[in-house]
Amino acid sequence: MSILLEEKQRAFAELRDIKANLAARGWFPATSGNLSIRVGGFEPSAFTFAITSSGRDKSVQTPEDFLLVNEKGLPTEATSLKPSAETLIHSEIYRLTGAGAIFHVHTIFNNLASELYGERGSIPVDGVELIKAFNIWDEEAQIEIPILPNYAEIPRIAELVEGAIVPRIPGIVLRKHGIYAWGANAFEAKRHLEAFEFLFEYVYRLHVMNK
Ligand SMILES: CSC[C@@H](O)[C@@H](O)C(=O)COP(=O)(O)O
Ligand SMILES: [Zn+2]
Repeated sequence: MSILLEEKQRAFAELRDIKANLAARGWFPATSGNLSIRVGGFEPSAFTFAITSSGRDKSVQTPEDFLLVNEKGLPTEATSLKPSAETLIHSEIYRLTGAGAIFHVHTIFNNLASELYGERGSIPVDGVELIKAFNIWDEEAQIEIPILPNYAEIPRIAELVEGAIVPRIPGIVLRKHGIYAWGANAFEAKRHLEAFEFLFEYVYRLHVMNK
């Protein structure tokens, strides 16, 4: 078996598991969300990743759930499947960060937090222990999670990603849309995603509590 085929099968299997796990939490309402894992080698100008197909019910598992695309977001193999409508955002994050996995979900709390701090352009989080999930170990660390506008045209969003990425924060929020969280591999991207979602709920509830 070729190395790429082996890697593809491993990536699809990992995506299947993470998809089932996040679906069980209700993190893919109404077919929203998309997931990707990089396969094979990586150069900022040439890479391949496995990504969810567009518009599918991500709470069910089918043989049509994933496909391989290149750094331009184009399928690398003959297929009738359409890559996620948001593939270009994944490409841009891979190009800029060298990440190994990117997970995108829409939740009530990431939408609320993004709207609460939409005008500020970032969501501040102050001294919460779970910031350590991002490998930030300072006592009472303060972080700002970047927010981008939710333009209808994905290329318009993709071109803003470079200016929005904060090196120590492995995520970007689209306003009233959802979070993209990434990591060196699927394990790390999931840990980051869970930490972000915990922090969004904390930020929102703290705001309500202090009102
Ligand atoms: C059905 S609403 C969600 C979509 O507009 C989009 O934001 C999304 O996350 C899923 O798109 P997809 O093309 O299935 O990857
Ligand atoms: Zn989305």
